[in-house]
Amino acid sequence: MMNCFPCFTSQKSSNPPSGNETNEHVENEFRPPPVAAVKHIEERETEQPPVKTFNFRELATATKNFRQECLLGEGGSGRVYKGTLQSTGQLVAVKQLDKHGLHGTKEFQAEVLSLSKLEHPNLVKLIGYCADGDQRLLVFEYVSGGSLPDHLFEQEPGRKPMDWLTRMKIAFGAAQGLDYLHDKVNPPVIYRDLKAANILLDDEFYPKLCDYGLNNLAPGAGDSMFHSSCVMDTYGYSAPEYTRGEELTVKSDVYSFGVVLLELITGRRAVDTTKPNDEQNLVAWAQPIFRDPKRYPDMADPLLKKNFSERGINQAVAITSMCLQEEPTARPLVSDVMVALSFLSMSTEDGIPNALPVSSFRDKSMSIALSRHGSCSVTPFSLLQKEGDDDSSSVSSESEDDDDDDDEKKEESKGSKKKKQEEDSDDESGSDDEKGQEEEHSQLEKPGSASRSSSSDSGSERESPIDESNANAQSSEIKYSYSSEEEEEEDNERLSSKSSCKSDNECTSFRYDSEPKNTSIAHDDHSDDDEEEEEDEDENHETRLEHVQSSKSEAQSIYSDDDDDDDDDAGESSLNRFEPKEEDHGSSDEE
Ligand SMILES: Nc1ncnc2c1ncn2[C@@H]1O[C@H](COP(=O)(O)OP(=O)(O)OP(=O)(O)O)[C@@H](O)[C@H]1O
Repeated sequence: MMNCFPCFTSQKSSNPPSGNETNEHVENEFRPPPVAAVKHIEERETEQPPVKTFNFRELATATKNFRQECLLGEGGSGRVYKGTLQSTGQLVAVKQLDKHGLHGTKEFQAEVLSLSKLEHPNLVKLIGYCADGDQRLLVFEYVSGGSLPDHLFEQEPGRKPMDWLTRMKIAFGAAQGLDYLHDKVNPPVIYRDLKAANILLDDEFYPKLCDYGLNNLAPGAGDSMFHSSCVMDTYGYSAPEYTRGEELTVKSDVYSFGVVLLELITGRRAVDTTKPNDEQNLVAWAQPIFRDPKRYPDMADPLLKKNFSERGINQAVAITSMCLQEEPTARPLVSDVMVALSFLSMSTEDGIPNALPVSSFRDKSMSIALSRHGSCSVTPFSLLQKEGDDDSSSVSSESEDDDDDDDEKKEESKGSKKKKQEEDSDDESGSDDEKGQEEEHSQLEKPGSASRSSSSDSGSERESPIDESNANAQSSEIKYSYSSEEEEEEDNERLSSKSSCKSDNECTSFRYDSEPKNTSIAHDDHSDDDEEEEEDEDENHETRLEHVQSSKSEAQSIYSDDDDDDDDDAGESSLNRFEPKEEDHGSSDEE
């Protein structure tokens, strides 16, 4: 049975509306008076998820009567079977929830309703459910490639170890899924159970998060046993505040994400009891190394055989260490992590990730930290200092040039950079160092150019992309930008001055002192051009979001200026069961 209700008619619903159900007037006739609280309760009682309802027999047939050979595995909330829907031939994963702590049909449907509203390419899609007698089953799309640990930790003979770029792409995709839950859904959804095993991969290693939002469906949810078993399940991934018994926030997910990122970088499990005592807990093992950037490249999975750029690993480890900060408020927003990873996951001709534009991040601390860590490989601070001394004026004056001038300069700079790289390749011993220095230089230059590009109408006039993925980098630079030129210059100054900071100050500057900011702050700084662009962007919003949500996307606009739209859209089909704060209920209750 497929039902559509007004709150599911946003782009998030995959089901086509049927008949007059989409007619608001008709719909309203059946609605109780708009008294928020009453309406909320009554809607919960009457609404049914806009996903398919299966009867038990259908799912028994699909899974060959839940035969052992179809069993994919068993987790904390029940067994998962591979099945084929007879009606369509679609492959599915059928999750048979444990009967222990069984939910009533209404309660179960309410949870499914919440789940069904979440839709993103990096989330395993809920297809339907079954509430038949005492059976409670969820039907998900089948993800064919297994889970991340299968590929990262299980070395099958003849299978190549996962390469660096693939690892970064997986991290980027997972970050996109998490960003959707945190930032595109209102109120935010806290994952609570992010771990490598919950990242499923398709045959092309495209990642999809599973088990999101299942907390209220897990057996015994709400009782004390549930809490303790949850610690067991996510041992190694749980944020320190969880073990301290404090409330979980989106930043707790960021911590868990940091652990996954660390696993991807090191090829080590979050907890590995086969290792010596002091290496069994991955985070504890990594903490001393985080404080010594020179050792970052040593953290890499030996199976990678050093096939990664030094800048890439330095920045990846820097991001990871930020995610794993003890204090939740010191951790970055997943949206900033996602932007950083978008750059690390792009293939470039020389294998060195593109410079990260300062304006890409909501919180500039991320770009400052990354530019610092990106330069760790050779002569980090002295180089930045030198450039700050020699070129800072040219950097800031360059930011005042018009677009054409800038493009010409970039072309020239690109040409000379390429030429230099060719020269460098003759001298292998110095090549890495010098490349690093060149990149460092561009890192200071690019933020300004990103800002300029944001006010130009097209990214196509910019330097020729090196390859398709690199073209994405160009467009992402343009679309991420939302800060004013003054802000950019300020950032450049900050970058130069940070380079000479003493370590204590640096630590302070890397902390994220604020909770997610309202991006309307950014709107204040918009030029008229930006506003025009904003209108254009609004029109293309839906299309663009689709691009953003896929690591295979053509363009990567994450920080669009139309966040409000996002919120509105997401609000329409938002998940209400996982909001961290009581006051967040308000808006969704009114819907
Ligand atoms: N949509 C899916 N497609 C393919 N395999 C899946 C799907 N969902 C789950 N699986 C697989 O089924 C098995 C059990 O999954 P499940 O999520 O229940 O357990 P878990 O993640 O290991 O533990 P927990 O639920 O306690 O976090 C895992 O091997 C998982 O990879």
